[in-house]
Amino acid sequence: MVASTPLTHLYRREVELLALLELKNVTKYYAGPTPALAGVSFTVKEGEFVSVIGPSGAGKSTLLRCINRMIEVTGGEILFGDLAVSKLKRRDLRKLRTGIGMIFQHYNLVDRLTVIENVLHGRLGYKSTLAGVLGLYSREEKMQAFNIIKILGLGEQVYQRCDQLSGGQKQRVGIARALVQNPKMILCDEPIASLDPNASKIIMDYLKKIANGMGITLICNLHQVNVALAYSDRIIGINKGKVVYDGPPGKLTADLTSEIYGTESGELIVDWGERYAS
Ligand SMILES: Nc1ncnc2c1ncn2[C@@H]1O[C@H](COP(=O)(O)OP(=O)(O)OP(=O)(O)O)[C@@H](O)[C@H]1O
Repeated sequence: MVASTPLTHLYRREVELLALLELKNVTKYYAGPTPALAGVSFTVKEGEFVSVIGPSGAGKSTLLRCINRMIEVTGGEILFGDLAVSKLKRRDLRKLRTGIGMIFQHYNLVDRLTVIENVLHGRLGYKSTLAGVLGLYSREEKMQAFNIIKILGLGEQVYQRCDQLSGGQKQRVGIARALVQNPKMILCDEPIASLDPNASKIIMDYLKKIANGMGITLICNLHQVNVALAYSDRIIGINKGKVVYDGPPGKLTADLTSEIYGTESGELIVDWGERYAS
């Protein structure tokens, strides 16, 4: 028998960490004959920062909504850890949803509630309906929420109502709410589409730290190619429901970008010189 050395231990861990999410030939039809997703397959590793880019209507939001089963796939298979997403019954669906945080373009906060109340909503998936309705959170949950809010630079806004916050601050509340779930993965649907460049940079910097520092997998739908180039470990380009690029930012050329964006590529402004800036 071979003795277990620290090195083999590390290696095994790396092997174990390989795949968190796997899509196998996923298709999605809404009404009508044209698929929103047409045979999408890829695998995402733990801690990977993946950006999904593509023109309007390419299927980016549909893809995210299929992954956490906000909508049903028409065909194919999605595996998240040991869960077969499309076959989950109610109890395991809850397990899936607590394991996957969501960040939205329009934040999806309850504006009249405070920052801490909104952030604690991230714990609802772990609670009975009654405890959730009564807003019963443990001391540990409140401490964790406070700590995350502080890490996201909102220590002074903890008791402020969310309708008094800037867009960038609201999105940081959205990130905090996703983090208190202790998710394995966070899906971000256009997280910076409503923000100015300064706030966008702050949000993207936090997202990068969450993926590469905390080991939480991030899949991020983005409209801005430059941002995807600067922040992602990997870019998936989709057009008309099909994956037309899947690789590192460094290999995404202007020609490949035109292929992803098709007829919309003429409207793209990409500063290729800034691809490694962050
Ligand atoms: N609920 C729905 N019912 C019917 N068709 C839909 C629905 N949601 C999306 N679609 C269609 O599916 C296709 C993919 O849409 P989706 O919103 O996933 O694209 P997207 O890449 O996220 O676009 P955008 O960047 O504009 O948000 C589009 O043709 C869209 O019209």
